[in-house]
Amino acid sequence: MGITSFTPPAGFIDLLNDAVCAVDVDGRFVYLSAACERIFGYTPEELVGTAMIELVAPEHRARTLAAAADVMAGAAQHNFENCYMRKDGRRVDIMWSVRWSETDQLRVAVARDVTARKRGESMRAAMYAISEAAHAAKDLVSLCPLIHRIVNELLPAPGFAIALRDELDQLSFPYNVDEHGRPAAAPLPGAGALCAHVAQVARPLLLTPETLPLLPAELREAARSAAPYWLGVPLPASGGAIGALVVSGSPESAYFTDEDKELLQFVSGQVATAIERLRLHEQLHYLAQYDALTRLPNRQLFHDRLDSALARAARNGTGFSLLYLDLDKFKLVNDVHGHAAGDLLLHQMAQRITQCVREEDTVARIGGDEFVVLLESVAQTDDAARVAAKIALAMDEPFRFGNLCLDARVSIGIAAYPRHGGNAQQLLKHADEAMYGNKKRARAEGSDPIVPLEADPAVVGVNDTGA
Ligand SMILES: Nc1nc2c(ncn2[C@@H]2O[C@H](COP(=O)(O)OP(=O)(O)OP(=O)(O)O)[C@@H](O)[C@H]2O)c(=O)[nH]1
Repeated sequence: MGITSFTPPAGFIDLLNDAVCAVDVDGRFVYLSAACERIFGYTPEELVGTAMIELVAPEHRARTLAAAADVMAGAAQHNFENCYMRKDGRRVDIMWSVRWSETDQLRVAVARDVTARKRGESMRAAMYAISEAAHAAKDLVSLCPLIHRIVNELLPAPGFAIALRDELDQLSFPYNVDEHGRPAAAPLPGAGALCAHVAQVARPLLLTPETLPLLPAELREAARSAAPYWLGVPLPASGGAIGALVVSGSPESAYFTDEDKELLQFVSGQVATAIERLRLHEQLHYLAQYDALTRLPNRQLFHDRLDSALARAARNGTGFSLLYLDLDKFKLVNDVHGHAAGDLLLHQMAQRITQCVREEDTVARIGGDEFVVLLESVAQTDDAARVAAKIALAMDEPFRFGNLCLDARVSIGIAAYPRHGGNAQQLLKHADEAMYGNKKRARAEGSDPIVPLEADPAVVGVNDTGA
């Protein structure tokens, strides 16, 4: 026969996994069961007599006091959730079931530790939010503050930085806010060195005043000038870390633990994916508009700019000029010195042409060895001719790369709006024909600029000094 009635022995409630608590009208603990030590880190004896609200995380205090007032007014709470600060400084999420005992003038409550469940929920929410942010943000600059906000929901992150490595292993900071919440272009050198370390070794680094003395000597000095609470995790990618994600705080604002480290590592995986996706997108956008070899605007972008210039000039009744440039005998460079030398020549040419014009002008590469320059503020052909002469002069200096030294010359044609045409096609045709006329003339005069040195050493045509 089974037991028909049972009187719990003393200490029976201490067997429960959840903590049973009683709080008086002044909000002080008067009773706690043994489970409170596992949940809050304090023994029942340590907590009896202390004000419950002092243990509540600061940002949850107002809400908690309001809920306590409701309970005392007779409205029992069943699933009230808030966050407490444990004795060891960690945060613990609690779900409360509370009611008011009129007879005892006490709030009687059961506290359940729901940290693990909340953590899972927060991670899922963060994952979703980061992926949303990655789609919503148009570039890295707008993505970074969104990520800061998302991380701040997961763990206190008054200071936050995103560090990215470039191809030359240099670190840049698209986002950096110090531990006092102040934006700065980059962290202080010490913190910067820690970021570089995390990115390089692709391992997390958790710093607190307690762990500081345990650091390797080379990092200890850097760590001294970083925030007292500093947590950096790598941004993982297939070929190693692409950078680091950092949260930092002062003793009043943040305290990071191994759990925070794991949380931030999870987030950093999502952030790295988002950054890589955005970078790829930016790269594709760039390649659609710029020439990969010379990094000049390509034909597509040039036409967009030319259309804008035409619309502006028509609206304002102003003029502008176009230069059409074609390298003379470029094929010879490829044939004699190889395609790589040809590439280098095109690259250097692009730089020289750009140096001859103003910031607001557009230098574009529209074909193999064909360039155009849109001189928006040059209405007179005489002035355009002066720019063309300047470019021709800039080409006089031999081009040097490695042990190669090449002379190169360009033929240039000019077209002015509205004198030589009212649309893009007419203007380009005119400039191209003018260029071709000049090329023919130069050829007739016999001044072939790119010729092997052996053919005419005095002219210093193609000089392969390493041969
Ligand atoms: N290295 C290199 N060569 C290129 C590139 N694009 C086109 N070319 C080459 O550029 C050369 C262009 O030659 P053309 O414009 O036909 O003739 P050219 O030798 O410059 O002669 P003229 O213009 O008549 O003086 C060809 O040999 C192309 O193969 C490139 O990106 N890199």
